[in-house]
Amino acid sequence: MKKHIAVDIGASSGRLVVGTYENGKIFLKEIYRFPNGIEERNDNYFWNIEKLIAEMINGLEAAKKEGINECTLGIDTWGVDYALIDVASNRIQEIYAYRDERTQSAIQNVKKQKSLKDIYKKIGIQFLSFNTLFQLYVHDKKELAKAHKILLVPDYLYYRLSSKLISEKTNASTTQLLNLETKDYDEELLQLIGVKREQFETLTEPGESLGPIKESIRKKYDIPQCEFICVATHDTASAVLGVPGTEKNFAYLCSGTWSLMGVENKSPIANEQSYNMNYTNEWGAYGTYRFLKNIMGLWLIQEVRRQLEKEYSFADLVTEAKKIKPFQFLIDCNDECFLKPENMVTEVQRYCQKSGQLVPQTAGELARCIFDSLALMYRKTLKELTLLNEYPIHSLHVVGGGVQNELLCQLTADVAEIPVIAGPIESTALGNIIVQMISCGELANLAEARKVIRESFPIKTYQPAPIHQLDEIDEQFTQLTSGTLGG
Ligand SMILES: Nc1ncnc2c1ncn2[C@@H]1O[C@H](COP(=O)(O)OP(=O)(O)O)[C@@H](O)[C@H]1O
Ligand SMILES: C[C@H](O)[C@H](O)[C@@H](O)C(=O)COP(=O)(O)O
Ligand SMILES: [Mg+2]
Repeated sequence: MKKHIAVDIGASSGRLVVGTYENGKIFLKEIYRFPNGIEERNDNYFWNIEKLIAEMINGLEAAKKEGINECTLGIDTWGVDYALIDVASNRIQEIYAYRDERTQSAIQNVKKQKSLKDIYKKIGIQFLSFNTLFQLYVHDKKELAKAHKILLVPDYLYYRLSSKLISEKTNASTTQLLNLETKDYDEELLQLIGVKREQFETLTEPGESLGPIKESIRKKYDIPQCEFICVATHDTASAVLGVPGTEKNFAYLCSGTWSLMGVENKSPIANEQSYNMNYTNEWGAYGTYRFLKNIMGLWLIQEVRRQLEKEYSFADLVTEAKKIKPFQFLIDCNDECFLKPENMVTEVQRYCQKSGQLVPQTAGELARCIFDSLALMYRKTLKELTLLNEYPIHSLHVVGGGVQNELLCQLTADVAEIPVIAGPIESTALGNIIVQMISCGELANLAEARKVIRESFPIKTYQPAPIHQLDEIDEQFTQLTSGTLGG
């Protein structure tokens, strides 16, 4: 029976998960997990890429200890961030984290040179200050000119372990540089940022075989004989593949550090309305488009927990939040002030004060404020998705770590007035693994894979319950998110 390993590295944690397919079912086993997070050095934020590579090797050693002697291997991580390598394959800079403030004014500066609407029409990607387009726009030009290749993080990890140079499509689309017409990097935007096309590799399709792990690594560590397969290397693209959406018109919420809420379309939607509402068409695997929106997500509670010296587990914070009367404190979770504040507790408190609300003080009140606000943002986003897609959405699949937050799952069902189908938690690793299984011929296609997922993993459905005065609460949140409440 074939063994497939997914390396899934999100912004808060990484994990190695082994997947097998037998008797019509998929089995997953997490074999290694490690923390991830951004590191501050000289007022900038970076990823510790060498630590992540060391942790991947630790995970492969753990796999060997579990008796896995050979496997296929796929890597997925967060989007937008990149490594620069010179012609001798040396990495020539630390890898900036997308929460670094260096791109804060990049969009405003690009706007002076190029209409944002024109960019959106041809690229179809939401404007986020940290997209690769804007990171490269501000990147030191001398250093950029020294780069033989620009590799997004998962491409760089594949390169370091297999020597294969790739530019995997789903993650490449998060750069906001891929042209929807030409299906390649956009020459005009490359010129704008001072990058040559050959500095990016040829676009690579998920499912492609990339060959074995480097012999030098095989000799140095006691790890399985790994054959690399290019998966949907943007973790959200893999997460969407792992959504057991077998019904028509389903929406998904990939609930992790970020909340990514959207639908899976066969063609992009890049029009005036989707531009004004800032929706994105990230490329999916198998010719699909992930029409979605980034919502600040569980980053908010991660940072509150960190500020409270991790005195509370995530489960504790849910327990504390359950004790608090709902909807007393609300924030616009997508306000830029929450992207990387010094202190998330004081930032949330300041926001509530400024908008004339009660101010959350305790861990439970802060957690309640975040969960209520996320649920209301999910309601707002679902309404926008229905409008932009011009078809009704009948169910919302929630996948990722947020599946474990039962309060938020129920709140989402109640506030969005839609059944929430929660699970699997590790949908990203699962999506990574099903591409490997399809590539190896164990599964025929995505439709079959989703059917098997539905039959292999526990899925919990939360039915919506009525909320007293929901319309008034929604009105208050609408004013808040249009910046009118409290000035
Ligand atoms: N036991 C739990 N109860 C409630 N929420 C949880 C629990 N475990 C994890 N979470 C939530 O899941 C989030 C992590 O989700 P995950 O998908 O692993 O993130 P990422 O892939 O971005 O690192 C945490 O920030 C937390 O909010
Ligand atoms: C910065 C991007 O929007 C981000 O990569 C997002 O798409 C993503 O990948 C989130 O993954 P997490 O697992 O870190 O929430
Ligand atoms: Mg994740």
